[in-house]
Amino acid sequence: MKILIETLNHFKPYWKILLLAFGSSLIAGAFAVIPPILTGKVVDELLGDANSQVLFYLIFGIMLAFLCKVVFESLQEFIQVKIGLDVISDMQLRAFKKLQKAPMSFFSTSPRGDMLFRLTHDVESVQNLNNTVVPRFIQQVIAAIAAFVAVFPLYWPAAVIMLIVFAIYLVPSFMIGTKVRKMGAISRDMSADLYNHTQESIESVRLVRTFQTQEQENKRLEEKLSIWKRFAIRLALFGKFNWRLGNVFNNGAPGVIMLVGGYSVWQQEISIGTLIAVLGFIPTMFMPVRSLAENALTIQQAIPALERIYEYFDLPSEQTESFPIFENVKGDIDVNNIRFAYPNATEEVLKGVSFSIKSGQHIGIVGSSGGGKSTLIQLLLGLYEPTSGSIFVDQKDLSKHDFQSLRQNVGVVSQETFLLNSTLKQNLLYAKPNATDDELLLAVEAADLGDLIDSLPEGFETIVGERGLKLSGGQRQRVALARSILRHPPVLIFDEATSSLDGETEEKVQSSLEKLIPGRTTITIAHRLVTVKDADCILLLDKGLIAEQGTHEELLSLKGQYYQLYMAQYSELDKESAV
Ligand SMILES: Nc1ncnc2c1ncn2[C@@H]1O[C@H](COP(=O)(O)OP(=O)(O)OP(=O)(O)O)[C@@H](O)[C@H]1O
Repeated sequence: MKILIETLNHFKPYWKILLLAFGSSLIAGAFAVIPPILTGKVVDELLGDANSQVLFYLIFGIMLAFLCKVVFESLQEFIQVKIGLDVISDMQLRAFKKLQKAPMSFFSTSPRGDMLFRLTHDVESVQNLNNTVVPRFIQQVIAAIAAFVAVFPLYWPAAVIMLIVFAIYLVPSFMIGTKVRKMGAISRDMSADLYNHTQESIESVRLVRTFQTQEQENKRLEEKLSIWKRFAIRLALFGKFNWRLGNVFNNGAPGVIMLVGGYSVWQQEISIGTLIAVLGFIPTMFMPVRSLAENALTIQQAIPALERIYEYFDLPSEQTESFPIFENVKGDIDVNNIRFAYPNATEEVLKGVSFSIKSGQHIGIVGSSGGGKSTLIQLLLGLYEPTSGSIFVDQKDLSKHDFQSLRQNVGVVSQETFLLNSTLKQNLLYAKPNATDDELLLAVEAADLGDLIDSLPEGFETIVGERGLKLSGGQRQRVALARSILRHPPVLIFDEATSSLDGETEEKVQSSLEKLIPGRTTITIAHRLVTVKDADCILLLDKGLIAEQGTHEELLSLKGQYYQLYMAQYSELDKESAV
């Protein structure tokens, strides 16, 4: 019921045009009543005087009524399908927008396949229901009501028999329907899981081939398919049972009416024509029930699909209130005693981290793997909120300002680079669609991409395959660098940005980056300590705490963890040249 009310609410803005559709349906219903009545009259005429002119008018009337019925039905169907598709597209867009605003914690806990399934297959199921079942069902309900209204004055016992038949049919049908709906929801989740599994296997094709786990993947899919199949068969059986039950009543009802009506004809209470007219109304009266049973599968799929789409309307947003935006960001950052644990995790990743960066300073963050470096960056970008403590950017509390406006001022290059399945140029322009060719060239130079572009068959216009697969890891990372540089952000964050580059390329990119760093607040996360050697301050993050802090030289002289790391990374020769 809740889902029906919510769905009707979506149609509210279109009520005027829907009224027109409803009016057309009413007119079509009125025309649908005429043929059986006139058919009854034809029979009585044939059994009586058989006046050819009257017969001609009656038959012409039947044909005309049919034609008018079809015209008005088509008008109603067209309007309804059109409005339905408008509403469904609105829903799809709304769900998508909600997803765009959802907090990162949602993405780290929801399977990607499930999200895609909701926004594509679930939407498609609802479209099927809209295009094929709903408009006709509305016509059928109106025609059935009109048929009842017509049958009552003709021969009321037939109408009463039909109402009794409905009452008897609806009880088991409702019970089966409820069960089928619940099963339909489970089946939908199973389909989404299957989709998710298939998508994941295809996406990780390299992993699968490298580890030769095709058999394992096939087996997993086979197991999932076999569970789904068993369930789908049970669901189809239940659905079919409902349909068979409908058929029994559909075929049984005319028999009862014929029996009772035949007796009335024999008693000369009604004419044979009237009985034939009444029998002619029975399929129309039964049609909505029959249609529900026949389209059970489409309905079973669409209702849970609709519920799954609606669930996205209630997704929380990362920022619920509208806060003041960050303007003219300078890049002063103050982190005060922040603590943080990921949702559903018991252990804190950050356990009271404090530091300050002055505008234009370069800060390096180093430390062992899993120490919380990337997490800290996510918090600085407002992708997650600290459980306690605060972050100030330009003396403005991040939690009370618009995250998105801050992110527009930050250029981030991380370990994972995502490229669009488009041209190299489009990938660069993604960061700044209105960038000039000169700006593009500068960014390309800074990221040392020139040689790569010259070597590509179509240069800038080369398509860099889906997820940038046609480029090497290092090349992808340099494209991501160029993309970030293009925005001229006042704050730069490099999270292992040069990690997948070979020594020579890293050196080149590093020297380009060094030219970009002056004047911008820069945070560099690096495993290779040489990358942050020249930073104004280096933070050593260990198990969620800042264990050491200072310049490269200061940290070396401390002879603590940084020194140990450094010793482990470099040969004697390197050490001498680096100090
Ligand atoms: N989305 C997440 N959900 C739950 N736990 C997470 C999530 N992301 C990271 N973690 C956990 O948080 C801890 C810190 O991870 P983080 O990526 O911040 O470390 P890091 O210092 O950047 O490591 P590395 O140097 O290996 O990149 C790890 O124990 C990791 O398992």
